[in-house]
Amino acid sequence: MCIFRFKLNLRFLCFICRPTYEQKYRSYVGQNNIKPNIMAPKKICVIGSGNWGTVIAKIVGTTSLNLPSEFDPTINMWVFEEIVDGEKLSHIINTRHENVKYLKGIQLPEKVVAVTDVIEASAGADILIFVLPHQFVRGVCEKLKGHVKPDCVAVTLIKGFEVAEGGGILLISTVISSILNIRTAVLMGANIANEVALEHYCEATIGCSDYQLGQSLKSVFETSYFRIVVVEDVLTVEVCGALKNVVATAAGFSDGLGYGDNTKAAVIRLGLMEMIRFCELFYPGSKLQTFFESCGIADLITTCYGGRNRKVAEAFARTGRPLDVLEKEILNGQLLQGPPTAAEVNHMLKAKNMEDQFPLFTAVHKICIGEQQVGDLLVCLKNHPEHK
Ligand SMILES: NC(=O)c1ccc[n+]([C@@H]2O[C@H](COP(=O)([O-])OP(=O)(O)OC[C@H]3O[C@@H](n4cnc5c(N)ncnc54)[C@H](O)[C@@H]3O)[C@@H](O)[C@H]2O)c1
Ligand SMILES: O=P(O)(O)OC[C@H](O)CO
Repeated sequence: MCIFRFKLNLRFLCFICRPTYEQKYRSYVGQNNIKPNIMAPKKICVIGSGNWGTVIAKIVGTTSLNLPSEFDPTINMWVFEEIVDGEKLSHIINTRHENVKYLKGIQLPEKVVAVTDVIEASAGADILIFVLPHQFVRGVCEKLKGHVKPDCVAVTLIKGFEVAEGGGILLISTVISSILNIRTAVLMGANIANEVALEHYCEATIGCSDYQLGQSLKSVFETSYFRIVVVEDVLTVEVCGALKNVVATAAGFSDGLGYGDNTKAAVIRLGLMEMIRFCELFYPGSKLQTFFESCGIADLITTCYGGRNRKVAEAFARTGRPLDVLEKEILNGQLLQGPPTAAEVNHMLKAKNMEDQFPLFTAVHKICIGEQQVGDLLVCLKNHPEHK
């Protein structure tokens, strides 16, 4: 009994006196005789602090804590500054360690530091994690141009495209790597941010053409509840992430029109067929196998049931009120990626005279911009070329 008590007290004492992260890091460096300028720990910067951005900062703030020899003790998170209840969001994050606007109720590791100047946030970074709404990525990259280390690696978690001159579209990874002249990998998956924040089990896919680099990146993101598979088929991973938001918008329309799970399953199936065809046509070499990773079918399912695009599209179909008004009312500053992505996809399909080969993608865009009625979605499903 006495020994048991002694052990308990000892445990309690150890818990109270446990070293801080900084102390652990310094002691590790000391014991292993690591000279910082010879084996400098890698610096990670998260560019974005929305709903998913904040969750990712929490994850890398934890994984890097467990690998003190490999990572710098601080993770900078770039915050697009705003005032929340009279206080700067960056100040709230740095004092309360909570992003009260975009991820309420979730505690962030103290090593995650909010920085409002993107150049300062990313100074000296070895790994730049891009996770912001796709509308803003070019502007942020233009600011960073000339300020990132040449051997820095980017990972984009952003779902969407950019319209290119001449009728085409660009992948977000291409925008990042061409402006900053750095290697860019992608991470996509069935990852509704609020669920990942609660550490509910889920999976993700890293697309990286360099195996070794892919494995290193996996160690940055992977936890026991966030398991990652690395594949080399980078383009398909990224395209799946972007296109699933268009299908999710259709799923929301279907829900708002009052249809049930069978109709939604048809939306998911026909949407998936269009995603596969889109990759075959525009990204030759893309592998069907990649659609069976988390970035493919799994993300399509989760987003068509639990995502923000589905939710706002449902309200739109039910009420007939404008999408942008509903987005503001329902999402409190978070942003939809489905309607702009449908417009980007349509920009290319229209230029190539291929709208009729992708009727679901086309219908979503036309409904979003008011060229078609939401009920026309059913006409599109019933007459889809997949039935011929
Ligand atoms: N939220 C999710 O569940 C989730 C999951 C996986 C992937 N994603 C993807 O991650 C990306 C980022 O999503 P999110 O959920 O972190 O963002 P979000 O939808 O929460 O977007 C809000 C963010 O945009 C910022 N912002 C607003 N105006 C800006 C401007 N002018 N310039 C720069 N930033 C501005 C806000 O400060 C805020 O940080 C998206 O492409 C999304 O599709 C999201
Ligand atoms: O909430 P959505 O619709 O932006 O989707 C969130 C994620 O992309 C799901 O993986």
